[in-house]
Amino acid sequence: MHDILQTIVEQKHKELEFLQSQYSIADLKQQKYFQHTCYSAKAALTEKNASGIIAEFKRQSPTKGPINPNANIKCVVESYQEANASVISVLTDKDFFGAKDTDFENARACLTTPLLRKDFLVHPYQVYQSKAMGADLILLIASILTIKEVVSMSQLAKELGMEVLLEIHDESELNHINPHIDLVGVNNRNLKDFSVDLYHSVNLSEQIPSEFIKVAESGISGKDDIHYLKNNGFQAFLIGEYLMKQKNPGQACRLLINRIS
Ligand SMILES: O=C(O)c1ccccc1NCC(=O)[C@H](O)[C@H](O)COP(=O)(O)O
Repeated sequence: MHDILQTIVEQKHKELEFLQSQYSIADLKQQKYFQHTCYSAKAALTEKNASGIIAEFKRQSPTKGPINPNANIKCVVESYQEANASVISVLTDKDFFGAKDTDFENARACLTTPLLRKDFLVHPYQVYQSKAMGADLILLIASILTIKEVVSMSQLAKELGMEVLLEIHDESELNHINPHIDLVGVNNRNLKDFSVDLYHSVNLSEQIPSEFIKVAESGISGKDDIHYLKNNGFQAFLIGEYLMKQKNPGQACRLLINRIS
């Protein structure tokens, strides 16, 4: 594992220890959104005229630094929804991605579009926490979890009514796919050296069974990338930086969707 990913995972374990000392799972079950009926990302991505865009709210990243640190969560996610994004992704990591404590809750409060909790989940406690936050969909990253952990965390997510996006980067991680997974994302960004390569993802996409929705993630910067990925079997496109670095991310999302429709 590369240092940054290793550091993020270590930080997650520390965070987890603190959170578990503050809130038990029984406490999480009492929280406002725990009973929320989830919106289906799978349904949103397969409906007629779906844009296929998973538009991400991202203030900063460990590789790029500040992208749009002062962005207003409500304005951006509402404008993504109005632009017809199929799913909206909100990063919830504070230390490396600059998320504010209130970002996810503020997004949940104003959206009826399926909402992805984007973080580095390393323990089932965080699956309960995601449900309590109002997530419809969680991300599990194969490179930081064992096959067994992916099975138990994805099964738990499904029991709680959420869907699961499994992120893989290379062939060796295909064995993390299991029947509780709904979407399989191929990260174009190599999390070891942070290089981005769309061709690599296309090769891997052919090896993902067709019953899973295939999501291309990271480094997507415009309609040509999307056409290329679409022509090579991807149905969904997770885009953060390209949208967030624009003055008006919602307008950029609308323009992009018009161009690919
Ligand atoms: O974005 C990063 O630099 C990054 C670094 C280390 C681990 C994960 C990272 N990104 C998380 C993501 O999943 C991206 O935010 C997402 O795929 C969107 O990518 P992009 O369109 O390139 O912002």
